[in-house]
Amino acid sequence: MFCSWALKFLPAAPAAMVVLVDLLLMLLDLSYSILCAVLQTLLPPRLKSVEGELCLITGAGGALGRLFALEFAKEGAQLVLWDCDTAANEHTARLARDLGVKVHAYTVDLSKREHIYEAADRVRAEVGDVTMVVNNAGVVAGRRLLDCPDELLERTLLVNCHALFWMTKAFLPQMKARNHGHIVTIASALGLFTTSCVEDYCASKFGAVGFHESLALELQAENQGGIKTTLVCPYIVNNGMFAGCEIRKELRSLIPPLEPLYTVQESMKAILGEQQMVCIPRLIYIPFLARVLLPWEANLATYRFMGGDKCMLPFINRTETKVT
Ligand SMILES: NC(=O)C1=CN([C@@H]2O[C@H](COP(=O)(O)OP(=O)(O)OC[C@H]3O[C@@H](n4cnc5c(N)ncnc54)[C@H](OP(=O)(O)O)[C@@H]3O)[C@@H](O)[C@H]2O)C=CC1
Ligand SMILES: CC1=C(/C=C/C(C)=C/C=C/C(C)=C/C=O)C(C)(C)CCC1
Repeated sequence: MFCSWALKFLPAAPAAMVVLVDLLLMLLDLSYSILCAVLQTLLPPRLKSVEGELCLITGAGGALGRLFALEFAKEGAQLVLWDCDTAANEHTARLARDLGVKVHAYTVDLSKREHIYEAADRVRAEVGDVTMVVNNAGVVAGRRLLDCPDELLERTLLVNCHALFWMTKAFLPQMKARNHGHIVTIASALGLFTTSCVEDYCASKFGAVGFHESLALELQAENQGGIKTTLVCPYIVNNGMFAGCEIRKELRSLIPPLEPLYTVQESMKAILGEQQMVCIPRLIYIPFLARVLLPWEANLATYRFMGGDKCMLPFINRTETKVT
């Protein structure tokens, strides 16, 4: 921000001088961003209005997707709801319509690129240009890698990660034309650090985090500041998707599973506050930082102590017994 301004006034300065000034201004930028982030956490954030926005939510028939739809409806956004489960999606649509907003429900299989592009064309023709996308749909195989059919592993990557590419290719061009829009990625704490037996899920969510960050940087580089991005990384949510997953019993009250409504309300604060990223709860920033700052063995020791290394085993055992 400050750097480009200063360069205009220093055209003839020697290169070393320019670098030095640039460095100082970058440090100023850096301190300013940290200050803003600190203030953001201490003060109630200024929230934008989404009235009149056309907001598309994927996985809208699921636990978090339904709550997102209802929260956006309360804020006055017009909704486009996508899910492969027609009945669940229609149910969400009815609940949202009861709140007085226009809702358009589509049955879409996000694991198929062509379905995404076809549905996007239909939305453009039947409803209009989408201005907000909440990439929320997600799946997990829930089986041990070597016991899991390839198709199930592939599906996790297709829905949780590949679909982000096709969704963005389908809806970003219209946002770019107006330099206005918002792309939200519902990733996971398991997109920032990992645990055992969920290789498909972790790989897909790390992919989602990487995709999201690169897209955010691309929009900045192209001066498309009117298009916002928000990455949401929640810890385990108490809705059954990971039923059985648990850390060491004695430490569970330190970091209990999240309530779905709380998760969505915290996500909404970040989205409407145009925050770039949020971990829910904030405590999740600690293992995220520790993963890169500490040696592998040190992380392993803390994971073992907290029961984070084997937290998925009861979940995997449950799904495997259900299948066999
Ligand atoms: N629950 C948790 O503990 C956490 C979840 N998350 C993430 O939050 C997001 C929402 O999860 P949550 O609400 O809990 O999950 P749910 O399983 O409740 O909802 C996911 C929804 O997406 C739908 N869906 C699945 N596959 C497809 C597909 N191919 N095409 C279209 N829709 C599809 C599901 O339909 P169907 O039911 O028919 O499969 C379901 O309606 C996910 O991205 C998840 O990874 C992040 C952190 C923790
Ligand atoms: C691994 C690990 C932990 C447990 C994490 C768990 C249990 C995450 C579950 C996340 C889910 C289910 C996300 C879904 O998207 C602790 C205790 C925080 C300590 C650090 C290491």
